[in-house]
Amino acid sequence: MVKPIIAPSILASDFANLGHQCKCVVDGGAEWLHLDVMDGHFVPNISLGSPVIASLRNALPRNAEKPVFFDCHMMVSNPEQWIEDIAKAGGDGYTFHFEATDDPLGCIKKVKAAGMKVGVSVKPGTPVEVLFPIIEEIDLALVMTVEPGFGGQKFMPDMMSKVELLRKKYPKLNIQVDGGLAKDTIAPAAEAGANVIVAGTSVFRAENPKEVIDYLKGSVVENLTAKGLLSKV
Ligand SMILES: O=C(CO)[C@@H](O)[C@H](O)COP(=O)(O)O
Repeated sequence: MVKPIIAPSILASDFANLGHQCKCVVDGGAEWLHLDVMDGHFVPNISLGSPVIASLRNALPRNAEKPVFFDCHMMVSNPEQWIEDIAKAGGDGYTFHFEATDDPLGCIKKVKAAGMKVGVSVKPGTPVEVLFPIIEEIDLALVMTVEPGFGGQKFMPDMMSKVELLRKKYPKLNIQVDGGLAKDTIAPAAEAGANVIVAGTSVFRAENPKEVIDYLKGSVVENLTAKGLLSKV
């Protein structure tokens, strides 16, 4: 049984109004915030790091009436390097790229030891089968539906075969999709079995973010229900 989760990607937010915009999407029904950390090395872009995450944690504390899960997507080389910093800054989940380390299992252990949930991501060119040997050790698998590095790219529907395969083999796994998710692309992702939807541009740039969040979540709920996988909690 899995939960439907919408995780707006802050890369598409107005960084000058980050705290306010994040509170709006949380009030609009987002359970997670997707925090894109980019180092200009693993991906050709630089975004933000632990100081921004720490400020955001102050604005959205864990003891709030509606606590929000900080889903840190580490688009960085040497992901082991930032585990402690991100945990101290208030990260709840730490998702690193399979392609970024020679020792995924070692990295997984360090993330868990730092008290965070652990996710592992695959870029579009990486077969999802690489995750099979480590799947029992992780809390989330992230299937990238664009090349990591930039928001506002086009959703890659051919990645859905990866999601279908994962969902078939691992019914209880949190399967996240990231890149180009919007009202007009959610159907194939939800049908394939994704339950954690990252959406940047479509949520933060919407006139009514709540309406988009509701739509995306409705599609996931419908498909998880049809598969008999919807968690009641
Ligand atoms: O990790 C990334 C890009 O590298 C994503 O989180 C995007 O930032 C999602 O943005 P949209 O495609 O939804 O605008």
